[in-house]
Amino acid sequence: MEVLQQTPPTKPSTLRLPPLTLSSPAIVAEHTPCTQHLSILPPELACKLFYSMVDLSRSWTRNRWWLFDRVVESPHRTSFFVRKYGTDECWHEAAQYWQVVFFLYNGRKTELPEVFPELMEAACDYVEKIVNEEMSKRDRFPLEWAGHKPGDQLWHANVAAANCYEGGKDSVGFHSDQLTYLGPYPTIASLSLGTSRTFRLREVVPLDESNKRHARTFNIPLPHNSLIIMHAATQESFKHSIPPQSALDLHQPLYPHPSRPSSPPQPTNCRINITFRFYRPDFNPKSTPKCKCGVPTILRADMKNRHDGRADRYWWTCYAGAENDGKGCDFWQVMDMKAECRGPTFGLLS
Ligand SMILES: O=C(O)CCC(=O)C(=O)O
Ligand SMILES: [Fe+2]
Repeated sequence: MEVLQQTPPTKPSTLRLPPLTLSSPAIVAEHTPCTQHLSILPPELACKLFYSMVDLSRSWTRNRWWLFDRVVESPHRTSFFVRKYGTDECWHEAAQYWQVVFFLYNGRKTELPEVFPELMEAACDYVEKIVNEEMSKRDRFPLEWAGHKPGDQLWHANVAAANCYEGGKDSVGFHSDQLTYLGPYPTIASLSLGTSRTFRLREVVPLDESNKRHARTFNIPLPHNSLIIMHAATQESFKHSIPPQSALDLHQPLYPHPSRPSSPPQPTNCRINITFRFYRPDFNPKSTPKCKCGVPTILRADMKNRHDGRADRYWWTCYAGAENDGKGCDFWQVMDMKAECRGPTFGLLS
């Protein structure tokens, strides 16, 4: 007698898609909330800025923090700059962010802030122009900053974080950028100089969609003198990383080093990244809630509970563990724009 075996009922099958390399700006824009812009600086400025940042990076440090019960060190060197404006008022405003950020990262409070070097300032003008053009083509999210003066550009950079990756082992793991001073839905402009590396993006799939689809990994090659704009909602819905690479194409600079004009340019395995950021006045350090340890908290989006493509909840959590032998507290507070008197934002204006 033939026995018919019944196939057991299966879970709805969700397709696991392989990583996808996004090899042109059009494909980046199709799959991610980012845009890519190639050859954005005049070639000589890009080359000079690369050399000057590599020289400066000799004194940059690897961030260290506590993770559970051990100290971890970031696998690349990093530094932080504030922008000096025409008026002292803006300068002081930017400096207070720096004090807190530098203290958190380096445990020292007394050193003077680094200001944008001249070449970084020149590059920033090009970056701001592109960012504002791109932003004008996109809808704004309700919680985005809308406090710019009438006639002023929508986005400007007032700080920059710089990273140096020397060789294929230097990297940064998957993360989304802390929103503590950026506030919700920030726009971050990330300039790549030197050796090309891969920028990896992966969406955090909301809980209520996790049985329907898997996150896909996207790899974006970052050539010298290119810009990735992480538009609003990137930090709320994606994590990003620069993975280690077993093989690198060395970068061949076009021009000799300005201090060695007669020596031919040498190939290099260094990548410089500068992320230009706008720290929001309504998220200034004085407004950051402190946890039970008495340490300023950090702001994160509730990435797992997004609805209609939007994060609608953010929370302040203890960060003391990162600098205090790994010992923090259980402080957790939902961010309340109204009660915390934040804004103006696009949503609250309309
Ligand atoms: O090097 C990069 O392109 C990314 C750096 C980064 O993610 C960061 O500084 O937060
Ligand atoms: Fe980042």
